[in-house]
Amino acid sequence: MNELKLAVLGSRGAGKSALTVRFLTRRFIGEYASNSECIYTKHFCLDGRQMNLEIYDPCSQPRQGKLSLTDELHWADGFVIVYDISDRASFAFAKALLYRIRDSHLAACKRVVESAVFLVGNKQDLCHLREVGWDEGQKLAMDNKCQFCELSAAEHCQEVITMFTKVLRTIITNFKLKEKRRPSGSKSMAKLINNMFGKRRKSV
Ligand SMILES: Nc1nc2c(ncn2[C@@H]2O[C@H](COP(=O)(O)OP(=O)(O)OP(=O)(O)O)[C@@H](O)[C@H]2O)c(=O)[nH]1
Repeated sequence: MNELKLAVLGSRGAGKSALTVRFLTRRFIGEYASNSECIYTKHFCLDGRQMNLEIYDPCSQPRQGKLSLTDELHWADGFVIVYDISDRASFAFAKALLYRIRDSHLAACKRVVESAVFLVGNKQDLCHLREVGWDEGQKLAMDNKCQFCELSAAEHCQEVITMFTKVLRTIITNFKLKEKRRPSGSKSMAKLINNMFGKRRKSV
């Protein structure tokens, strides 16, 4: 059984809860409690594998001040970073979140998990009030090596499901890559013995 942990981050009102609830229940409710943080759990099957998924939906984070994110960075296997296309300040906040995640990956040399981040421009139905261009979102995602889409939690059920599914698949791929890169104990010991004694025998 795979345990996957996903954090949905972004500024106040960007639509973190709307996206999460849409994915988990297929429904758009309209108003969501914003004063409490939630960890939703869901048991589901992806590509024939059973998964236990936890999604962290925090209450609003401060727009000012230093972003710590230390707990989230330790906890999560992947991130959905949400901004509202009709709110430029939310885009600036999403940018700061991406930089913080990138810096922590660079510090830990965690190259394989870098791409388990999805940047989402939400509220595409409000494009008449648009303050952030599609190309700006796309460029920010490319600069930070993450996936990107614009959608509307209010109107696009299938797009929301597809976005979450993509980021979960990326997490699973990263798990597999990590497994491959870590040699098994007996194999690496055999290699070590072979290197030592093999070389010695040659020199006699
Ligand atoms: N028009 C439109 N409104 C949306 C969309 N997604 C969310 N909203 C609305 O935006 C408001 C904020 O949505 P939430 O999901 O509570 O946002 P949040 O990021 O969880 O907000 P906090 O919990 O305060 O951090 C609500 O009134 C939602 O109905 C969308 O795609 N289109």
